[in-house]
Amino acid sequence: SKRDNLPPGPGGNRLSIGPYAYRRFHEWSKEYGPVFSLKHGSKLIVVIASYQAAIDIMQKHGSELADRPRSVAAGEIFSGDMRTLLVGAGERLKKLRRALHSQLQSTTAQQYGSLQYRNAKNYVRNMLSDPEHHLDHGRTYAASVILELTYSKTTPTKYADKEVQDVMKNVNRMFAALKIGAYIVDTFPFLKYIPLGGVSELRRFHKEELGLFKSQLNSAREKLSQSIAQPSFATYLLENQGQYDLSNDELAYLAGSMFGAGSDTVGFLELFLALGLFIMVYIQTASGLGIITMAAATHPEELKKVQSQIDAVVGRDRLPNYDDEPLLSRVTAFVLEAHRWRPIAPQGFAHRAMKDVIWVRRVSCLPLIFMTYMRRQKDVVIPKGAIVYGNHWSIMHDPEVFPEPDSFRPDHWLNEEGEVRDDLKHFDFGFGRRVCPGQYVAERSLFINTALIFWAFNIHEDPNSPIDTTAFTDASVVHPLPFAVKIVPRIKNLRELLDADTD
Ligand code: HEM
Repeated sequence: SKRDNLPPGPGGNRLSIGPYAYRRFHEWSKEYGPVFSLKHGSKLIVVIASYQAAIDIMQKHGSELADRPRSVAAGEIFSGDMRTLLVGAGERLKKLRRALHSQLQSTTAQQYGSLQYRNAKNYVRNMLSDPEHHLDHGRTYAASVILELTYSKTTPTKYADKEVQDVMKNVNRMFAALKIGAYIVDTFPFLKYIPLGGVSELRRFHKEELGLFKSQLNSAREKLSQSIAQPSFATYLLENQGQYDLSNDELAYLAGSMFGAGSDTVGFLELFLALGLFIMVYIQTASGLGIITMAAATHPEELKKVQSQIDAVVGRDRLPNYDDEPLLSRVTAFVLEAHRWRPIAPQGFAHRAMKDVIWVRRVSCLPLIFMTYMRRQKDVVIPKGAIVYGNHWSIMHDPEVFPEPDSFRPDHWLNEEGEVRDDLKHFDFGFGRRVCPGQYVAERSLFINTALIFWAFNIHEDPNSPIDTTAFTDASVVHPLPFAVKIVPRIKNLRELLDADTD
């Protein structure tokens, strides 16, 4: 029976999981195994906490897990029920993902190469002139690229700019609202009709965010009407507005009705808010860059190995670029390992089971000469309606796949020929049908910034201010807490080379 076959778990009703849920989940996985469950109010949460279980369940049953659980705080109130990340399975999701895919798939992602490269060189310049604020420079990079890509903003962007600060403020609010137990209204949805405390705060956040998206879109619309708009995601959507069959009045109406939580508007407005998400998630790149700096400063011997490869392939008289990527396997391996060691979204995003999912656990128990005898253990049932988290932290720290998972070993990702392994999966971008559609753009950003920074600088820990490599914010997307590093140029005429490079 379903009840007999529920995944084991800590028992009781865990209304609060406490801070850093992914760490708690990891501890529980050691006690209850790679698939465990817990009661959270009236809901059942199932946590997937090993690499093999992630493949068996999150990947192979991707279509049954394509849904999201109801998210009252972050989804319905904060996002007006329109944000792709939180939209449930169905036609609307398909449409949104199609639109995003058209602009982000791997072949299209390549066309943003020169934009990313130009901004990555600015990242190096900023590191050179102001190494102290290295984390801010990662944010500046991420914000500049997304503003240019989405709205074709080409004026220089600084992290301190108001529009970047506004975006960041919303990003942090949204990801904080997504944390399990952050708002009581997620446990007691009827509270959403009582505009007090957390609910009124969420409504205010929504209003501010919508105002921000609208003003950004309006400026793209204005440029379009003056025929001075550079092509961007916003102009693409504006130009294809007819495709969604909405007049300006309808648009205005939709904008007005947006404020009613749970309104079922379909069409242009959804894409407009998808665009908002587009900005939000890009900021994850900033966290990714911060983690790479932390890993480099605390693992000098690994940094040196990457630099030797860069020196051999690129030399010191020119900058590395995307064409070097196939030969810079150690750069890719370093990036992969940094985000295995410290995942950007360590708890993963919640999925919802649309059907019962049965997991047949097999364990190898009798190695024979030519084969391993696999014993079938008791089946586990993840019941329809359960909230399912692939806990990225546990999956990426699975000792069966990543021996000594707490140590930092980029070699995990390289085969004997020194090439990047294609038989090993990295789950920082999520799972199955909900896998991050921005993955290709993000990977290209992480590659080019890492290659340039490691080519340009030595990065050291400051002995007077040791880095706590466990100090991170507590949200769905984590950021390293501020830490000091010494960033010292290793290329003699760095500034001249940067300025001379016209790519
Ligand atoms: C290092 C950077 C990034 C990381 C680590 C990351 C990670 C993720 C993760 C874990 C998910 C949820 C997957 C799941 O539910 O299993 C996600 C969803 C999403 N990401 Fe990313 N992402 C990054 C960058 C980007 C970029 C650059 C974009 C767009 C330009 C983007 C767009 C999206 C969208 C639209 C979703 C929602 C998809 C859905 O729910 O169906 N992401 N991302």
